[in-house]
Amino acid sequence: MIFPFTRVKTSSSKTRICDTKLSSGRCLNITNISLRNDWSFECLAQARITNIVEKISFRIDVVEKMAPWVLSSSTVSLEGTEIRAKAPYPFFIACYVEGRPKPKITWLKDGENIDQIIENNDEVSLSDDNQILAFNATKKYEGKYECNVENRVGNIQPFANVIIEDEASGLSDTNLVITIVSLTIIVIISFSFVIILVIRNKKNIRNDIIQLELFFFRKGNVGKLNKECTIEEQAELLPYDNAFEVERENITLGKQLGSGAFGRVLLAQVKGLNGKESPTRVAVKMCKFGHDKAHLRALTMELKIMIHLGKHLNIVNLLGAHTSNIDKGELWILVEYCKYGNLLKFIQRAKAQFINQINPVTSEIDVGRISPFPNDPLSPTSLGCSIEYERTLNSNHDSHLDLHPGGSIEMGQSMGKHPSTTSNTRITTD
Ligand SMILES: Nc1ncnc2c1ncn2[C@@H]1O[C@H](COP(=O)(O)OP(=O)(O)OP(=O)(O)O)[C@@H](O)[C@H]1O
Repeated sequence: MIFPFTRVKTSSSKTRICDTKLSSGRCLNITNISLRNDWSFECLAQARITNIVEKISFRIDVVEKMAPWVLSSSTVSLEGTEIRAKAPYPFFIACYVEGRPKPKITWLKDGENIDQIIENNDEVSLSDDNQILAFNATKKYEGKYECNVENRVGNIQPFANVIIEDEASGLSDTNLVITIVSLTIIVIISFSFVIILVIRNKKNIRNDIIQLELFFFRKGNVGKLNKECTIEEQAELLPYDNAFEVERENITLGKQLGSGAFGRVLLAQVKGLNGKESPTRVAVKMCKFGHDKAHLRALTMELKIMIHLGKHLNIVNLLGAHTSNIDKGELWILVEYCKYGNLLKFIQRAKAQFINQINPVTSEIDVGRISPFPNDPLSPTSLGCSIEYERTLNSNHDSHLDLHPGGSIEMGQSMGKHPSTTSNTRITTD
């Protein structure tokens, strides 16, 4: 307390002069001290010249001395801990301790003072309070690290065994990545497998349905036919007759003859039809491109009705069918080819040459008649047409007429004579 040229006063008589060369002072020597808090002291100093008094107050807490102990936040312990560090990442060893008075900490590695390692080494550093030893992990720093802690009361040596994981262990990271990637791939494959199974299952169900439809197409369900309804209304219940099946390779498609509401008709040559060696000219009826199920269903019904009707002189007969690809929407109906095409159009074109050979009075047929009956309301004159009887007979001598329920009529080659028709002419419906 310490002002030059100053007289120092204390209120205690247990002081002694402790001047130095540059200061005057008094020291208070306290012995047999006991535990106590808040022990207040004042030190007064008076300048010799000015007599000004300066006062300094201070407080002392007397606490119990304690041997050092390790705090739980430390990474060392009295029993020893194990620290695993991965090269080349940083790691640290912490020796947090307490004690009264404050303990001094020194470090040993494998029994040797750490100072030799720290000296000129950037990879290792010690904190100012000596509590934290920090490293850049390399294999050479593996070993036992002791933290020697001591104060007046006692000393302890908590320690840690440091294991630096080498490159092989580092590889375990790579292995881990490989494992994760493999697992991910396995999961993706399994997931895809499940999706494929689901799709396949759905496909199978769809196939089952198609198979059922095919079965139904081939076998029909005759037992369910209702006599009260027309055959047209329940044509689906009729069976398919496999005797009509014609292989695809036996059919050579030609030009398009025409098209209807949902179908189109192509000229074709068919080998081996009705056991014939030479190809037969047929008309092939099929669905249009981009058709839907309803169109196919209608064509199927047409086929079944034709099979059900059987052959007849006055209709355009069914010659065969190609149904093996019906599950893919392909159904071909092979019918007799009518070389004059649509009957309605033909009649309209040829109405001037029409000769009615049915006597309007007796209703008798006169096949030899080449001029109209007198007063015949169906004569071309009555219909207001010019008549060219000779030309008519010559041009239509081997034609036949075909009449569809929907109104379309085809005209083509004759299959033979029929008593109820004019010489080589027949009118049919299907
Ligand atoms: N057997 C055949 N011989 C020659 N041409 C034909 C034959 N059948 C059909 N055609 C031609 O193809 C066209 C279409 O025939 P299709 O039977 O598909 O139609 P439609 O019966 O007139 O109509 P829808 O399909 O609506 O009943 C006919 O108008 C005709 O020109």
